[in-house]
Amino acid sequence: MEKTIAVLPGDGIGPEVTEAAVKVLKSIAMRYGHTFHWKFAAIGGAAVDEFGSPLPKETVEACEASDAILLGAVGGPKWDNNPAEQRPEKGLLNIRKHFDLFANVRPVKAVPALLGSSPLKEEIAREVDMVIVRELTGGLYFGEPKRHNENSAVDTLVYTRTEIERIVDQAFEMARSRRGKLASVDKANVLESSKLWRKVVEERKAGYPDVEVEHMLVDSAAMKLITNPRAFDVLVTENMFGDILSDEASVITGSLGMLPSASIRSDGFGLYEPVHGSAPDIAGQNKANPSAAMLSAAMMLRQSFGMDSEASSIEDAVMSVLEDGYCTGDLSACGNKVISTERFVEKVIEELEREFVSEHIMFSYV
Ligand SMILES: NC(=O)c1ccc[n+]([C@@H]2O[C@H](COP(=O)([O-])OP(=O)(O)OC[C@H]3O[C@@H](n4cnc5c(N)ncnc54)[C@H](O)[C@@H]3O)[C@@H](O)[C@H]2O)c1
Ligand SMILES: CC(C)[C@H](C(=O)O)[C@@H](O)C(=O)O
Ligand SMILES: [Mg+2]
Repeated sequence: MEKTIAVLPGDGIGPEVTEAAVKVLKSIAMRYGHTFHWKFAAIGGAAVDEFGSPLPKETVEACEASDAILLGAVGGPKWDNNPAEQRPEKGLLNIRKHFDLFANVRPVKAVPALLGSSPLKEEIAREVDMVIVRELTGGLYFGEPKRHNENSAVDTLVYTRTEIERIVDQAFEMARSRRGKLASVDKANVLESSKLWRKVVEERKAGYPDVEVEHMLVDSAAMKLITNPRAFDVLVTENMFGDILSDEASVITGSLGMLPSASIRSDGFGLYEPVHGSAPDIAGQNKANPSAAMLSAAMMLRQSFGMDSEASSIEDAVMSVLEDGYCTGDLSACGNKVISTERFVEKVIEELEREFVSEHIMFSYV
């Protein structure tokens, strides 16, 4: 297959982890006979510095001319005092809105080799396999009016029925293809937008009789994510709750550096990025965990290109390296096998090579 991928490295550790994902994708292309064309473009603080805008039109054009987008992370202290339109994060929000990427899919799966890195007891973390479906283009992040002065500040939480219906349907479909359980998380005891959210979920569930639905208030959902995460299958929620709950859920896997994500729209076009940010505290030190970025690349192959075996190869290779006991320093259980970002990527590529060779040998016997 021939595909064009827009690569937006961004800021901080963004370029380090994106480079890792690109290397792994190049290795996949070589082994499976695909051709990937790359369109590198600026976003976030790097784009503010180069073009005066966190999402320059050149970047939008590169993404429009691509089959999928791979993104690193944006932000950092250098730009923290910039006016709102010049903040790196604005580039991320604008690209999500521009491409109507309303469904942010964030899988959270326990990694057997990393149970010791989770602050949760092993018997609680083990077997966790859930997906957070976060609404990504509405809610508090985008509602108007939005302003502040010295004495007051306003953000607006607004959701339309249509916005809620499409994300809820996406989550029902996902629950149906998994274990058939949906937790809809809101704050319906206080927020008007959550009352509409809950009403829409109640209406839509008639179309999914095979899915068991539970409504949960966000505060107790946050608690249950830690005390009984195995109980979750698919969790659907609005934009800001989903942002917070997914970082919280990352502790189950041992590190924020393990969580990939896909931001997709109805026709399957998607932007793929790790859940974590630009990690300014470790940027430029060759310490970042590239797993989330590589697993996001795997999600891209599977969801946007239909390349299932290629995606599984990446996932298996990352897991094998971790099972061999190698990991980056964010994973506390790693012991004396802490390796750099670059070394971790080399090991994943060696593993891909090994997988490919053994499959090839098996095929030649058949
Ligand atoms: N999608 C994005 O681009 C995105 C997401 C979150 C935060 N941000 C931005 O990133 C900047 C820093 O935010 P923050 O510090 O609150 O969150 P962060 O996710 O960047 O970092 C939180 C903590 O996790 C660690 N961490 C994160 N990713 C890691 C990885 N791959 N490997 C090892 N350790 C990792 C960091 O070192 C840090 O201690 C801010 O400007 C924020 O707005 C961007
Ligand atoms: C950087 C920020 C705008 C972003 C968000 O809140 O969506 C980030 O935290 C994320 O999770 O992708
Ligand atoms: Mg976040």
